[in-house]
Amino acid sequence: MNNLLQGINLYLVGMMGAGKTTVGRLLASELGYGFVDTDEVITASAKKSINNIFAEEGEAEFRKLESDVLSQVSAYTKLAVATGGGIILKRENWSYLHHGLIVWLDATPELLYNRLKQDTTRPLLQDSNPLLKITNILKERESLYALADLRITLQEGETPEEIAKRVMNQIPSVLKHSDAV
Ligand SMILES: Nc1ncnc2c1ncn2[C@@H]1O[C@H](COP(=O)(O)OP(=O)(O)OP(=O)(O)O)[C@@H](O)[C@H]1O
Ligand SMILES: O=C(O)C1=C[C@@H](O)[C@@H](O)[C@H](O)C1
Ligand SMILES: [Mg+2]
Repeated sequence: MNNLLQGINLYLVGMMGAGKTTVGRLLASELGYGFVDTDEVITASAKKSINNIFAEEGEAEFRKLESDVLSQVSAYTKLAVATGGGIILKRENWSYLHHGLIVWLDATPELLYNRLKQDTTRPLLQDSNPLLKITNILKERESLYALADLRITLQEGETPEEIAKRVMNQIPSVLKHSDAV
């Protein structure tokens, strides 16, 4: 195991399409950590897609499942956790996130839109104007994402590997426990 985080979990937060799942897998491998994606745990256990959970049970039920999964995941150590984009919405979730190091992958609405414009798997973006929807959701959530320990502002054209490397390089500057450096 890479000793950088001394076993504490790394939580990736950010908007849909920011690359939490993609970059999270790479970070897990760099850190010698396990990888968990809360969206994947929810869909595997519900045996339904996120679209179907939203359509059949509603967003509130999805958020409840998401909190349950986060509370279970946070009982483990040595994990890189890709969260769902809305995990920051509930106050109770922050008590779990704060057990680890929280990294915000911050991207502009245009970058997110370009990545997701062909994608039909994000129910909140099934809208006649997805770019405006992304812009509005980001506005509502920005102050919550900003509570993360580390903000990584994504550059257009940057590869997932480059982003993971940037996260690894910046972790020492924000470690909570000085004895963990
Ligand atoms: N650095 C990158 N450059 C180009 N494409 C990327 C990059 N990172 C991720 N992608 C692509 O963007 C899309 C969204 O990425 P990903 O699923 O990792 O986002 P996410 O933050 O996990 O989104 P969600 O919150 O919806 O789960 C995927 O198709 C992925 O392959
Ligand atoms: O930003 C959001 O609210 C979401 C992001 C995805 O990760 C999924 O959790 C779901 O599509 C909702
Ligand atoms: Mg994801």
